[in-house]
Amino acid sequence: MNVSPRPPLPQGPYLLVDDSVRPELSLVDKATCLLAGGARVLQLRMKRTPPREALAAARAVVARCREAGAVCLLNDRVDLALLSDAHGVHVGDEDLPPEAARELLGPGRYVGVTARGTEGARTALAAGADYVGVGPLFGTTTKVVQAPVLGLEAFRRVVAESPLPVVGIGGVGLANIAQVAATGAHGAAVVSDVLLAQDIAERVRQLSAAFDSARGTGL
Ligand SMILES: Cc1ncc(COP(=O)(O)OP(=O)(O)O)c(N)n1
Ligand SMILES: Cc1nc(C(=O)O)sc1CCOP(=O)(O)O
Ligand SMILES: [Mg+2]
Repeated sequence: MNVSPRPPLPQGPYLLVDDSVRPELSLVDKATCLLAGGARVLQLRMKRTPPREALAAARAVVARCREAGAVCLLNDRVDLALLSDAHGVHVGDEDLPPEAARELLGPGRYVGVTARGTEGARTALAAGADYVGVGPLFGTTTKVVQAPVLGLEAFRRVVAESPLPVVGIGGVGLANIAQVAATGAHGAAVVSDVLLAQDIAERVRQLSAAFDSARGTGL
């Protein structure tokens, strides 16, 4: 029986509102375009935005997500998640530990954790996580990641063995999201492929359709 007070995170594309990609667009504009395309899960990732601006952006993006019925997670920042009434956070090795995030956020919000393999997913479960972000699945230029690229086969094994829903991240885009969905992954996190698209909303529709058509097919 599922006794969690949190509904499962929606499946499919998991889209990052990142301040390092297309910096000429505001975070709110990026989120608005993603939501116009039907995005159901956004993660606000602000590595360059000063704190006061970040708080204002978090409040505005969370409000738009709530209007659209989408989930909004804050990257790294449990404080901003609480101040903006976000749905939760995503934390990795260099952030607050997931146990502390859970302690601060309580049972009603999501805590996502970065894992590099099955063992990390097991540890994340014990720490109170709701899902794991597993990567880098493919090569990425958005971030320098110290961990090796997993590739689809290793990723498929993690999905099969993980006790938590898995969201693949790193180099995911329209060219490969169907393959990611076919592994049985719960979600596919996308940054540059969607934010660099000429029509961001249309790219979200294409990513969702490709994910849905291949979901769990094992192809
Ligand atoms: C869904 C998802 N998975 C993994 C990450 C990476 O988080 P982290 O390891 O904390 O690295 P930064 O994003 O903080 O650079 C993520 N953000 N989202
Ligand atoms: C933020 C992040 N974390 C990663 C990890 O493997 O932990 S890869 C990544 C960036 C993903 O960007 P893109 O979709 O543009 O490749
Ligand atoms: Mg982090």
